[in-house]
Amino acid sequence: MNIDRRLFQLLKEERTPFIFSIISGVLAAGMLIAQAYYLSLVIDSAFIQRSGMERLFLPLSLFALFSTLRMAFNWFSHTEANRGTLIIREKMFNRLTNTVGALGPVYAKSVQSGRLSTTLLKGVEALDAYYSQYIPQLFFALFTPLLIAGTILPGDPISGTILLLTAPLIPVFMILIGKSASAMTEKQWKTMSRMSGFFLDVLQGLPTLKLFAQSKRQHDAIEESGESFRHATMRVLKVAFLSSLTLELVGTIGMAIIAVGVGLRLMGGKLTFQHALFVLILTPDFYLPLRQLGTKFHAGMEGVSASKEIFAILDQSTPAPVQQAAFAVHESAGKRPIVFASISYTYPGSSRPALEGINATIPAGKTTAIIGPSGAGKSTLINLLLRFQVPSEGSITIDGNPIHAIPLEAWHRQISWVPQHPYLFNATLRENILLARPEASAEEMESALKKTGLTTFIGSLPQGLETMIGEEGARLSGGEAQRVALARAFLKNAPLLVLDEPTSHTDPELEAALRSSIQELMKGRTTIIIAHRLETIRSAEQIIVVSEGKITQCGTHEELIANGGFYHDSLLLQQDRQS
Ligand SMILES: Nc1ncnc2c1ncn2[C@@H]1O[C@H](COP(=O)(O)OP(=O)(O)OP(=O)(O)O)[C@@H](O)[C@H]1O
Repeated sequence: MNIDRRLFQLLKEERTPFIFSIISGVLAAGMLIAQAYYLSLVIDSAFIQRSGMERLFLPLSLFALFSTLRMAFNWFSHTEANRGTLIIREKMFNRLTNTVGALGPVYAKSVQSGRLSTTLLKGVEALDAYYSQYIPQLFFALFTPLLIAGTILPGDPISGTILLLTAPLIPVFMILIGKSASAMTEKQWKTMSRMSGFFLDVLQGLPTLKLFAQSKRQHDAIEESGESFRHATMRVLKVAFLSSLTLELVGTIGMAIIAVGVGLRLMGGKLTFQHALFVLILTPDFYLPLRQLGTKFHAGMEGVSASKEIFAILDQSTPAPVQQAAFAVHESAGKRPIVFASISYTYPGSSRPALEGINATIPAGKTTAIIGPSGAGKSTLINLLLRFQVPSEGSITIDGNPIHAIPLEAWHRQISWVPQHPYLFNATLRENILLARPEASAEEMESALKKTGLTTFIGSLPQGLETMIGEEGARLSGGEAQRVALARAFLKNAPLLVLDEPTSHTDPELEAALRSSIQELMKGRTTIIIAHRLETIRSAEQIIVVSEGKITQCGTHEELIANGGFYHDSLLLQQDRQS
């Protein structure tokens, strides 16, 4: 009956509002019976008994009272169901974002972002109909018909028996239709999330696609994907319409049989008018919750399908949270060397290790340049240090203590990270820079802007620091974005500095300005830099050469030049290019 075990578990955790909702719903059904009784009594007294107003006053007042109570109970029932659903939605959303956060940027990069955001937003939203409508209706469809049949049965056993015999047909049909409908809804949901992922991918890669004259082909692919989503939706809708038609039919036939039977017995004098009317008023309300269950079953099914993708994310194993700092990291960071011991790392699903047997010591307060050909494993090494990934083997220690024993936030507070393509949010320049340290003073901000050469640029903007910079910093040049990232690092003022040197700025003036900012930033910090430029490499106190996941050379510039190999060759290449 569309009851997912794990969704039901969540319901059990937050059961109070749902219990209130179901109790109120059942009380509303009780009020409905009383309302039907007094309505039949009023009509009987007024039109058959022809009683005066004074005898109608009490039943009319009671009818009005029960009608009001019924509305109040129904309102409370809906409110409680919605309250419970909001709690579950919030809980689910938090669990999901925490899991995606704990899985880190490497996981987020490995899945289609459109698909992930559809699951995070639309998937959680799809749970709404499941909890706020389908689950309460499941209970109403059980209790309300039982209550009504139990009321009718003693006074009119024939109608009561017909009700009890026809009612189970509705859930039986629902189960039969529901089986194929649930497979179709699942397919529809998968098609939609695949389409979202694909659409976002195409949108982000639009300039590339245009340049390769592939936009028409992708346009056709989007159209095809939209068409297959339309087909999947139409199939689901067809089944939903078919099932409501079947349920309506069973309900209508049941009501017709009862109406004919009641009419015959009324004419034969075996039933009083009031009782016949009472049964006829209640009969549609007997079938109503069962028919509504059919509609809500389809609404809830989307939530069940979405929950499969939600639980697939929640089931990913995340690194165990560290409860307490094993040592005072702030005292060691920047003052003690960082030691990589027998580090290996293999990406999930990959057969070849990206890093293997890495042993290196990063001296404190000095600069270590990491160089190597593309795909050598430089970024992976940095990602392990930033704890975006956990080594498959080996350990990274500082002052003899594994960095993985430090709570993640405490570790990240010790590091300033300037990636090659810094991420800038669609917010103001001020907000983007303050991200590094929201509590920074105006003077500290001023100094960070000065050190990164941003003061003149910001002065030229009509709105200065309050300028919105667009999605992914769309309104900034690559060099300006790099300066914003450096300004963040100056503000953060962390003892460890991790840099991925930009390769794309060919303007020598800008390059010199950026380098002087970077050098200022490096002063007195333990710096690890993925270096590409000769000058940066040469000025480093230690150079580590990585190739095919292993460290092939390590030493100072002079030592490596003397040894020959990759370092010597690549250096010659750069010198050739520059001459
Ligand atoms: N998410 C991933 N899943 C599987 N393999 C990956 C993933 N990221 C990187 N790799 C592989 O791991 C190896 C090391 O990649 P890494 O990005 O660390 O190299 P790199 O030296 O930083 O290269 P570049 O200088 O081009 O950025 C490469 O063979 C790469 O194909």
